[in-house]
Amino acid sequence: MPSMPDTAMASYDTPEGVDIRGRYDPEFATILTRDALSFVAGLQREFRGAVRHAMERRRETQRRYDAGELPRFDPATKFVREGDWTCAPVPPAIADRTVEITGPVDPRKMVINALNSGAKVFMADFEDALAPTWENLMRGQVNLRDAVAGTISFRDTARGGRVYKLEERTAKLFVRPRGWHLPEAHVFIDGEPAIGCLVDFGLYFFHSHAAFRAGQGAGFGPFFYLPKMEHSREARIWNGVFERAERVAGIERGSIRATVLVETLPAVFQMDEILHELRDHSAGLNCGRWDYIFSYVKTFRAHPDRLLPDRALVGMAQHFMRSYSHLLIRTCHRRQVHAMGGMAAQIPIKDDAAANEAALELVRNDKLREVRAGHDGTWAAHPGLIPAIREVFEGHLGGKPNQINAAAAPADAAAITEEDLIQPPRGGRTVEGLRLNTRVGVQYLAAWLGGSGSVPLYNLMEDAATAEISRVQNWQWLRHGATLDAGGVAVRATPELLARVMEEEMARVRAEVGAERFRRGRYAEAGKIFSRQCVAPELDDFLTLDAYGLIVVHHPRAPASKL
Ligand SMILES: CC(=O)SCCNC(=O)CCNC(=O)[C@H](O)C(C)(C)COP(=O)(O)OP(=O)(O)OC[C@H]1O[C@@H](n2cnc3c(N)ncnc32)[C@H](O)[C@@H]1OP(=O)(O)O
Ligand SMILES: O=CC(=O)O
Ligand SMILES: [Mg+2]
Repeated sequence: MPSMPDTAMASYDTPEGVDIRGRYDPEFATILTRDALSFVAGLQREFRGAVRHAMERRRETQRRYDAGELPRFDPATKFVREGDWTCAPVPPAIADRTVEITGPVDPRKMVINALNSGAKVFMADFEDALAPTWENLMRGQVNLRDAVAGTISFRDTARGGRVYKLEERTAKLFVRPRGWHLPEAHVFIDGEPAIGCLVDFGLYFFHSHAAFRAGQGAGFGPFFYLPKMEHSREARIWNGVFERAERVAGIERGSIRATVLVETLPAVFQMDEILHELRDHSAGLNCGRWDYIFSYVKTFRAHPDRLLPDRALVGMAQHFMRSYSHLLIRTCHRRQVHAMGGMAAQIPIKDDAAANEAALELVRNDKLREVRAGHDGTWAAHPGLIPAIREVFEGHLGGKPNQINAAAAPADAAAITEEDLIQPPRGGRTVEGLRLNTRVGVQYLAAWLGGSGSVPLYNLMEDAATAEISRVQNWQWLRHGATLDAGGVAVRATPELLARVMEEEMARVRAEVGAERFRRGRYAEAGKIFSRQCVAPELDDFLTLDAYGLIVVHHPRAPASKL
């Protein structure tokens, strides 16, 4: 009998200087080829210095905000903001982005569902919606490669063997790699963990660019979303990455296109500069509203005069949020690119028709606000929302794929000031808000540690960005001793109050999910981490960075002889 290959002993065929510490899997090995890894290593070696410098500049800028400085437009780049330039023309393949569905790159079934959803674009996510375990990342790469090749399929044994495969018309694929700050601890290059987003980008690009070229006609693609940047120097690094990738692959400069999420407060003051850096590769900007709120708290962590009200009150109607989206629309349309809207957190409610209709109505109103303001498209978290969102956008656009050329920009946009962009949001702060943050934060973290990066909680979509708001808001209130309303009684946010709330909310979560699931899940561990993060003297930069070590699984090194 022929012997089966022993995958426990097998190892990846790696180029000089690259060491894979994640589990060996023959399917992952079709992604982690020697050539693909050489490509990733080339990116890491060329850009690691610039990334390190950019991260140091982030810290330095934050120190200035902590000392009282406020974010502002940079006088040194006034000429870019005032200059008369436009980005490269919008590729016809992605002119219509009225509705974009988002979702993690794994599970495979979900990728197929998203591509078949009727949305114009699917943003496949290595970021907010994905817990970056080795298994998720690698299965995600396999899914994307097969999706681009058009061969992806899935047999759902839990559903009586239902087979999922691509329909004739599918959404265009955009991929969102992780942010610059996250390492990939399963891939070591020259003795240090790789930069996470270069692994995500590099492997996906390497395995997909030829299929894009063959299938896309005019030579455009692959397409990307770029998250969590704080400054145009970070966009410049991405532009360099794209140029190197195009050169190595031998495809036309400008084939790669990317939409930048404006989802940090510092980045709103850099929108023209970011588009300018990426002008040959740009596919516009997007309002990443959830991370933007998180970033507002982080940027102003040392400013007691800028405390957030309850999380549920910080919506797009707040002056600073409206100003941000209006300025983004104006900036994009001046530069002839898409101004994409963001994510409404409501998802379909299965067991309550009236509540479901109310949730849908909130989504419709949010989308109507976006399209009236001038957005060219928007995001949907769930396929069940797509018909309603399409109706709003398509109804308003009247057959046009976008409104870039309609010079659509809100009347107030030209006069938006630095003060408009940072105006503190209004509303009350309550102990109920502290409780909800805690309940949601702990459950999200437990799911993330268990490998799920996006989950439904209390009929809302929760992902890394929304969970970050819960964490930093608790931290901010405790740090500055905010006064909270406890049913008409004023109480101070203190570590003692949080300890009591934690205990009560953990008991409530246990009752809600059931003792068995609570015991098997990572709730207790999540509770400890969340609690520690809320009372930490210094705010942790990212929840996912702090907890990343807990999802890294290194496998013993295989012997030198390879299969
Ligand atoms: C702040 C930001 O960054 S937003 C962007 C990042 N966040 C996201 O992308 C969240 C995406 N959405 C999701 O992950 C999910 O919709 C959740 C977690 C919110 C809800 O998930 P669930 O409760 O499991 O969804 P539900 O049970 O209603 O799913 C029903 C069906 O819709 C599918 N589905 C649900 N959401 C999606 C999606 N986003 N993409 C594709 N298919 C989806 C499911 O696969 C399932 O398919 P099936 O009937 O063939 O089995
Ligand atoms: O990535 C999107 C966001 O809102 O954050
Ligand atoms: Mg985000």
